[in-house]
Amino acid sequence: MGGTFSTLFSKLWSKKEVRILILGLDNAGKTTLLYRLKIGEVVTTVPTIGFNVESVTYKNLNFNVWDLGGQTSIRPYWRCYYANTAAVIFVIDATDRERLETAREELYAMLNEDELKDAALLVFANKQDQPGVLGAAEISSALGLASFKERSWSIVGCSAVTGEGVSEGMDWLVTTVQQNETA
Ligand SMILES: Nc1nc2c(ncn2[C@@H]2O[C@H](COP(=O)(O)OP(=O)(O)OP(=O)(O)O)[C@@H](O)[C@H]2O)c(=O)[nH]1
Ligand SMILES: [Mg+2]
Repeated sequence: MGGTFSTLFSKLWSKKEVRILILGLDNAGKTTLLYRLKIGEVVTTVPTIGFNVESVTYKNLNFNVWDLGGQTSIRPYWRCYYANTAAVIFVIDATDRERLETAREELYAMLNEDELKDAALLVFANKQDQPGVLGAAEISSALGLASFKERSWSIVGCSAVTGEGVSEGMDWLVTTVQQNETA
């Protein structure tokens, strides 16, 4: 088989895993989100030094999900994981107004990397179960997401603890990654 058909065939029938990165500042809720996706439960976390990686099946798609530590001193290592990434889930602690600007800077630095130029972006405005939290629209304008013209992106308010909003975001991600894979 050659050409288009074999490419399409391998895309449709291969069991290859789609690589997803979960990034964001320390304490955003990345590890909590990873294990909600993996086991559907809230786990007790400690700050991640290094990474956690899990295979997650969602809507018949197999994801290889990498959750990287977000502390200042380990953010420089994020770039070691960028190659072949289909999508980035960027988690924001939407109660942490003081560090929104830092989160914005890290987001832009990450998106400027050539290896991520085709990656889809899902922003989770996390901790929506907390009082006084900023909503997805407020986080979106603080991050300037509307300026992203070329990239597939979405923002969803969620709580990794209660689970609200998580499937809405993941549904968008699955649809978007599938469209990009067959494009
Ligand atoms: N109320 C509330 N707390 C949350 C939520 N998600 C995470 N947390 C809490 O926030 C704290 C940090 O969560 P982690 O998942 O460890 O954060 P992280 O982004 O992995 O942090 P690093 O590993 O340091 O980068 C923990 O106490 C979580 O229980 C949420 O949706 N709501
Ligand atoms: Mg963590």
